[in-house]
Formats: sequence, structure tokens, C-alpha cells
Amino acid sequence: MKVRILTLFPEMFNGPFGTSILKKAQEKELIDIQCFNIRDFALNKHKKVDDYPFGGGAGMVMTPQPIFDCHHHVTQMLNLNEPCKTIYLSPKGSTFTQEKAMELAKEEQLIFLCGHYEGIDQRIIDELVTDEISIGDYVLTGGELPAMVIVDAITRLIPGVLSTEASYEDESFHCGLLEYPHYTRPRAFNGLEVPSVLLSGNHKDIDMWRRKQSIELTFERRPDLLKGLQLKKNEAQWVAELSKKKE
Ligand SMILES: Nc1nonc1C(=O)NCC1CCCCC1
Repeated sequence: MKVRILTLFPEMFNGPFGTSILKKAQEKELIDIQCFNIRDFALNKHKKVDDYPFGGGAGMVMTPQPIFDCHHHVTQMLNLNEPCKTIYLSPKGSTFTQEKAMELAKEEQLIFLCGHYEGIDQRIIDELVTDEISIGDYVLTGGELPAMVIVDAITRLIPGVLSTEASYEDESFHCGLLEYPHYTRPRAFNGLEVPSVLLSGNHKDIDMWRRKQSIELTFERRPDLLKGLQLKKNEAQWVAELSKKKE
């Protein structure tokens, strides 16, 4: 997968993309991430990339020319037959989910457009943006951190990035439930013991325990996620018992 990031602050990406799993994924050529500084494409003498909003109001708006030219340069280099999916990060977008991550992970190339200040000129969104995505209902100072979050969530889904069993768990075990608790050595720490079932070696019991933990945690913290799920008979019974307890 090719990822192209249009930003005023490419240096922000050095840490997350130069570390651990994301760094290894690039070294293994499973993903090719390149950042482009929008300011390099500004044609005015002072490399200005923002201006006052028409109609007045606080803050500055990113001007169209540098972004249009940067986007054109990137799409030319990608040398595609059809327009490239271009994602604009904004609180106005559709909320990012694991399902969306799995959908985006299938793309051959993605362009991320990171806004700053008060936002970008609407003509950029109307003409270039194919998807407006939000990582949550809060306002950040720019689209860079959301872009990192989304690239991280997508990259770990690319075959070969994670060890096989870890990537397997994502799709099959959890499928919409909150993840069960994890434990590792030592077996006792500060008098705190690991649940005995995890030490039993009985993988049928372990899987059952983990599934029950996921359902209980989801019932407590995100009951909305339970609504759309197909539960087995015994699992539905667990939920019924939890509901009774809650009454
Ligand atoms: N939340 C979010 N999810 O995705 N992006 C978010 C955000 O808060 N972005 C900041 C804004 C700030 C003004 C310019 C455009 C980006």
C-alpha cells in the first residue's frame, strides 16, 4: 500500500512512522508512506498557505492553490488511471471504526489531507476530497494526529505486518466486542494472582472465559455494540443474566 500525506508539518510523522511496527512495515516494504509539505507548493513570495476567511470570523483558512498543486503533484507521481481516495481529517467526517479500517486496508493507495488553523477552503473538499473522516467528537489543532491514528489502524491489518496469530484475533475472536483482559508473567505480582483458568492449559475453557470476559466488558461499557451481534445461545444467556443483575 502507498500512503501519501499532505501536511504543513511532515516532521510530526517522524516519531510514529519511524518506530516499532510502522517502521518495520516500511522496511519490509509492506507499506510505503511519504509526506509532502503543502507549503512547498505555495506560489506566493512568502510561501503563505492561509488567509482570512471571507465573511469574517476568527482564525485563518488554508488557501486552495498550494493544496491543489500538492495534490496534483502526488496524484501525478502515483500515476493512476482513476482518482485516488483522498481522506480529509475533520470532526465533521464520518466516525472512524475498525470496520472502516478494514475497508481502507484493502486500498492500493491512499492520500491523507491534513488541515490546520480553522480549516481549509471548501473548494478543496468539493473537488479533491473523497472521504471526510473523524476520529472522534473533539477538536484538535490539526489533522496530523488523526492521520497517524488511521494509518496505524490500517497498517496493522496489512498481511505480514503483525505476527499471524495477533492479526487473526482481530477479525475472528473479537469481531465487534471489547477485548478480554490480558495477563503475563509473573503469576503473582504484589499478591495479585493471574486467573487460574489461564494457567490451566485447557484452551476450550480459556476461549470460553475470554469470550465471557469480552461479553461482560462490552455489556458494561459499550452495550450499543452488543445490539448488532449474533450471540450463541449460551452467550445470550450470559447477557440475560447480566441484564437481570442490573435491574
Ligand atoms: N476530531 C478529528 N477527527 O479528525 N480530525 C479531527 C480534528 O479535530 N481535526 C482538527 C481540525 C482543525 C481545523 C482544520 C481541520 C482539522
